[in-house]
Amino acid sequence: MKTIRIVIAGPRGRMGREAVSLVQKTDHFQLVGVIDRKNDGGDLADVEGFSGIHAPIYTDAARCFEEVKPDVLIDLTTPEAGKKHAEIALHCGVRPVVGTTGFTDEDIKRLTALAEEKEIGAIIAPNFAVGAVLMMKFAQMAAKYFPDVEIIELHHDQKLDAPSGTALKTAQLISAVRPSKKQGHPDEKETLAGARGATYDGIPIHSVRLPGLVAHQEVIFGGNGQSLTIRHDSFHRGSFMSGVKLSVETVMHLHTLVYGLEHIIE
Ligand SMILES: NC(=O)C1=CN([C@@H]2O[C@H](COP(=O)(O)OP(=O)(O)OC[C@H]3O[C@@H](n4cnc5c(N)ncnc54)[C@H](OP(=O)(O)O)[C@@H]3O)[C@@H](O)[C@H]2O)C=CC1
Ligand SMILES: O=C(O)C1=N[C@H](C(=O)O)C[C@H](O)C1
Repeated sequence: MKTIRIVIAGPRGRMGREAVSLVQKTDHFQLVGVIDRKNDGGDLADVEGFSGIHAPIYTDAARCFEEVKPDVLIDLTTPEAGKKHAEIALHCGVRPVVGTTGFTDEDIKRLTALAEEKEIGAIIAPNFAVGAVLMMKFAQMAAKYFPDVEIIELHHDQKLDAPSGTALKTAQLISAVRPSKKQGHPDEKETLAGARGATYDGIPIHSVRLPGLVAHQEVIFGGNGQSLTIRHDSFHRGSFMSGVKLSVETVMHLHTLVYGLEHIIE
C-alpha cells in the first residue's frame, strides 16, 4: 500500500496525541510534520510525551504544507484554527480530514465550494466513532416515525463549542426527514432563560458539561404512550481512531468534500 504523508494540527491536544499514536502504529502512514501554536521550528521529539517521534513543528500552516508536502492534514484543534487550516490546506493541494467541531453551515458550504473548485478531497467528520455514526443514522430512521425529539449531549468540561458537532449533525439528519415543527406547548414560557435548550430547526438541544465525562449523547423520541431513547457513549478517545484511519485512507480517493462519516461507512 502506498505510504500516506500526514501532517497533524493540534498534536499536544487530547485528540492530537491519540492521532500521533495512530499514525505511528500504522505501517502505511507517515508523520511528516505537525502544526502547533507552540515550539515553532522545533522537533516534536523534544516535546513532553513524544520522545523518539521526530517531526518538524510549524506554526504557519502554509509554510508547513509548502515544505513537507503532505498528502493529508488531520486537524484536531479549535473551531477558529480548524477553519483556517482546512482552507489553507485546500489552497495548497492538501486533503483535509477535519475532526475539529464548531463549524457553522456557512463554513461547511464555503469549504465544500473550495474543495469543488480545487477538485480535491476533504472530510469533515463531527464524530469519528462508529457507534456515534450509527446512533445518528438510527435517530434519522426513528424520526420518520417519531417526529417529536430532543437531543441531550454530554461532554467533559474542557470542551469549547456548544452544542457539540455531533448534536448539530444529528439535528441536521433528523430535520432532513421530518417537517419543521415547534415542539412542546404552543404557549410554553421559559421562566429561566435557556430552560428549553437551544434549537436547530425546532429540535431542542441540551448541552451538559461536567468533569469525568468524555463524549456522550442521547436522542429521545416521544410518541403516544411511548418513548424511544438512542444513546451512545465514548468512554475514551481511542473510540475515534478507527474513523480517523478510515477517513485518511478514503480522502485520498475523493475529489469533493464529504461532511459526515455516514457517507463513507458501508
Ligand atoms: N470528530 C471527532 O470524532 C472528535 C472531535 N473532537 C474535536 O476535536 C477538537 C480538539 O479536541 P481536543 O483534542 O479534546 O482539544 P484539546 O484542547 O485537548 O486540543 C486542541 C489542541 O489544539 C491546539 N491549538 C489551538 N489552536 C491552535 C492553532 N492555531 N494551531 C495549532 N494548534 C492549535 C491546542 O493548543 P494549546 O494546548 O496551546 O491550547 C491544543 O493542543 C475539538 O474541536 C473537539 O470538539 C474531539 C473528539 C472527537
Ligand atoms: O470535544 C469533544 O470531546 C468531542 N467533540 C465532538 C463533537 O463536538 O461532537 C465529537 C465527540 O462528541 C467528542
